Amino acid sequence: MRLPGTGIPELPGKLPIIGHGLMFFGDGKHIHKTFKWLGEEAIKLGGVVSVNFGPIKVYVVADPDDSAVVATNCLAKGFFYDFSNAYIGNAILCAKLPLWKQQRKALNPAFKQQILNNFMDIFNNQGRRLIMQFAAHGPGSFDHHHPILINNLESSLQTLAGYHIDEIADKCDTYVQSVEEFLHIVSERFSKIWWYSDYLFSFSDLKKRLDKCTNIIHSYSLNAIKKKRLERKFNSTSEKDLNCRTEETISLLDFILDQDKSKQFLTDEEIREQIDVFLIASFDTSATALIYLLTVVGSYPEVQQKIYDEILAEVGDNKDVTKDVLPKLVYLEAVIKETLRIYTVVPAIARKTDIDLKLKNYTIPKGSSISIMLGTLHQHPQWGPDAHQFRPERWFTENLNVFAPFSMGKRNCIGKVYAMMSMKVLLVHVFRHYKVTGDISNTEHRLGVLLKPATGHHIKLDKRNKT
Ligand code: HEM
Repeated sequence: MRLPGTGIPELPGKLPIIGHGLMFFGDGKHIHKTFKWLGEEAIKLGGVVSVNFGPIKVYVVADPDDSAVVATNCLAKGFFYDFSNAYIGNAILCAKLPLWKQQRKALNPAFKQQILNNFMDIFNNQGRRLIMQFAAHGPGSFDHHHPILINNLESSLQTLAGYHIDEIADKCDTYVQSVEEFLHIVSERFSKIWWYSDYLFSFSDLKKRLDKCTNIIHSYSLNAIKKKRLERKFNSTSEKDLNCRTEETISLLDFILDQDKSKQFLTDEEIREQIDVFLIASFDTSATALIYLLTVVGSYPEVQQKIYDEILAEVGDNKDVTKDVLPKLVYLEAVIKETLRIYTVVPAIARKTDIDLKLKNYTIPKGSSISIMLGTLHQHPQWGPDAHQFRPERWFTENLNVFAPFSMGKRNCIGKVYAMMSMKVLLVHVFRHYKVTGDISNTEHRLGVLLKPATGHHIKLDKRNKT
């Protein structure tokens, strides 16, 4: 059926009042399958299809060119992000437009290469820690989900919130559980349209659970801010300019406090929101990508051999990874990209348009909500007949212009260089220490806010004999 006025096809099966809401009712596995199907339908129907989540109409865009147009022209976030409003609503990920522009301008310099390079020691230490965290599981196969999540959170708490590893080692479990609960509740609200009403939601058990887990999440960032403010008061060296600092690591929190030093316009609560967003946006995404990567590489011994050979040639068998060597790890980079292509950790994002938006076949009316299907773009026929196959070699031969695991346009992922650096360093340590065996073939997926393996991910590690 075509919508009057726009000509945009509407997904069949729409019911009065609830629209297509029932289609999204179910567990994460069901939501994953529905989203996959939705993206495929959009491609079949000319790149765009309209779906009704109760009263809210969303235009689902899966054509690569159209997606780039949406990402470039629509910088405001869609309704889905409002579910996090009370908790992180004013921070960069969810912020409304004028505020977001100021924040992005102020925070972009914190992700310059020069600043990111100062995290290399932490990334290397975390690589060595992961070897130990894996070793604690003993021989045989185990689910590597938990140690990788913990290790990535430790990295983020150091680089972004300015903690020292001794302050957080063995204290990350509660945070990980709270973030899992937070994301679970946000996706519950998305899939059950009666929870769209803030009023109804405020009486629910979910709301009580949300308050509880967000209090825990907040405590880590508030404590980091309190600690940093005290440190800065009593330690004059940490009051120096960013440019004058040499020895210590400059965390994102240091950067924000330095910027705010002269103006003093940010309250602890405002800084807290930013740190919360950066912690949540960084550790779970990168960890999930690594979890998929180890299983998939463990299923392809010839790919693993090439990674290993490259590591030995470029880094050696026990040196730390330096910033200069990172660009030389080209095969490892292709493997990371191929993993993010097939297992797109953030498979869909949502925007709003404040203009009538002209796409290839249709015009989306001003004021509409739009979802870009990043996961579908990565399986688009443009990738060729082997689009569903894991083949890192494609990154050396093909012109691949529909790749957007970190989104596209000005509101893309601010942490994408950080993510690539931290993942590369960690993987060098793992692959040169262990031979990994896995089996990706029967993996089922679930979709909450992120795509995750539904069945857990079991790998087996054999220590390499270094000669
Ligand atoms: C494999 C790892 C990662 C993936 C796949 C990923 C993916 C994404 C995507 C798709 C977006 C756009 C979200 C949207 O429009 O709703 C995004 C935004 C964002 N990401 Fe990442 N990300 C990763 C790692 C990181 C890291 C390491 C950090 C921080 C150090 C980070 C911080 C952020 C922030 C703050 C935003 C919001 C940017 C804005 O609105 O201006 N991400 N990320």
